Formats: sequence, structure tokens, C-alpha cells
Amino acid sequence: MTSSDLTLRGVFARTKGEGRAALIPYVTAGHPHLNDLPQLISALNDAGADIIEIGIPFSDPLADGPVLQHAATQALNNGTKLRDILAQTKEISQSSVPIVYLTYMNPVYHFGVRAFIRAAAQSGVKGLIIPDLPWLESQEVFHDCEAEGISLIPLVAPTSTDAHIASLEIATGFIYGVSLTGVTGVRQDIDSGVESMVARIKRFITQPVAIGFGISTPEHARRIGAVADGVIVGSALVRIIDDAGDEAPQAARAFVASLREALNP
Ligand SMILES: O=P(O)(O)OC[C@@H](O)[C@@H](O)c1c[nH]c2ccccc12
Repeated sequence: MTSSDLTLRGVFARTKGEGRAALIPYVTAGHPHLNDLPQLISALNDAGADIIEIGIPFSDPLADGPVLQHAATQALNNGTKLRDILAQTKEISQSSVPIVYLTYMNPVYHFGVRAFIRAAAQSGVKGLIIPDLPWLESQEVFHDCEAEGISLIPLVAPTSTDAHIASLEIATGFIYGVSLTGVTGVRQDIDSGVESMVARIKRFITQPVAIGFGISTPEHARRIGAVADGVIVGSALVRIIDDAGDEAPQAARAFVASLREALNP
């Protein structure tokens, strides 16, 4: 069995067996150059990523901070199209750990909701994160995803109610715990409430919980990995890719390997 055959749940079962949290790096498709995605995904695989999040660039990414906004703008200026990302993903997914898309609702509507979910499934995508789709309004998308074998991944924020958290037990992939009230971005410190938020989520549901937002260093990853089932790193990686120029794949590989090292038991 190759890693591409693993389900999201299978990944978490394996990492749990290894006594560590799963590492989930994020990159924006079409950034820094239109066709960089295959090389970057290959670097993240080499570095020991367990799941990879690919961001679909969008012009108005309301949950994103400056690093990811800039990456999305650059990707759109490069002429990145959803259809091309899907085609690239299809090529990549067979030799990669499971891939999850991060997209806002607008590009999905534009493509057609059903058509998009089907195309994503055919490209080998295992999960979808849609930050501006409220869980309460996601029934149709949820069912279309289930029908295509894709997990819709719900978000939990520090402000989420216990009732909201309890309603997520039907999710089939993992729960995305947002570490803070704010936008994505590189940060100095991890919010002091993260540990108790993970504990609160686990009181209500059995799903694996991955934490993202602001995890920027191996030290942060180690701390989050001690309480959560997965660690998601976006802006810090994208900033390194930005700064590295032609050396982006090597720089990405080295950084993600250092995060992975920090998660080893
Ligand atoms: O960039 P950060 O702070 O490391 O956070 C993860 C994040 O990049 C990724 O999961 C993500 C990118 N855009 C988002 C929008 C909403 C929720 C999550 C995301």
C-alpha cells in the first residue's frame, strides 16, 4: 500500500501508533510561480509530511493574514486557475500523502458545487476545508462530499459553543481547531488557551483534532503536538518559500523536516 491509499483517518491511526502528532503543512497553489506545486509537494513528502493542505487562491481570503493574502494575490496574478490546480493535483496525488484542499466558497460556487466536489475526488483529494462555509449551512456540501468519498473538515474556534463541538461527531476526517481568534499568520507565541481548547473538544467528540493558526517554529509544533493529533503550519512555511527564491523546494524541505523532527517521540 502506498501512502496515497491512506484515508485521513488512516493517517491519524498510524501517527497515533507511532506516538506522535501528524504534520500537516500548507502551501498556496500557483505560488510563487504558476507551476511550482508538483515540486513543492514532492519536497513536503520527502520532509515527512503526513497530510498536505493545498490552498486554492482567492481574491478575498477573509480568514488569511498578510503572508497568505500576498501568496494568493501572487498566485492569481500568475494566472492560476482552479481547473489547472485540479489537473496538477491528479498528477501529484498518486505519489503523495493524502491531500486536502483549503478553499473559500466563492471559487467552489463559480465552478459548480457538485462538479467541484466530483472533480476534486477524481483528482485524489481526500478532504475539504471551507472556512467561510458555516457548519450549520453545510449539509448539502457535506452529503455531496460523503457521496464522493471526501471528508468535509469542520473548524472549531475558541469561541465555538459546546453544542457546536458536539454536533461535529459526524465528521469523517478530522476536526480543525483554530488556535486563536484572528487570522492566519506567523506568530511569536502560541495562544495560552490552546491546551484547554483541545481538552474541551475531546470532551465532546472522538475525532482526531489538528490545530492550526500561528504555529511557526519546531518548538511551537512540539508543544501543540503534545496535546493535539495534528499540527498545521501555513504562513511560516509560505514565508520561507517566499524568502528562498529559486531555492524554495530545498528551503521548504528543510523547514518541514525540522517540524517533523520536533514531533518525533
Ligand atoms: O498560516 P497559519 O497561521 O500557519 O495557519 C494555517 C493555515 O495557513 C491554513 O490551514 C489556512 C490557510 N488559509 C486558511 C483559512 C482559514 C483556515 C485555515 C487556513
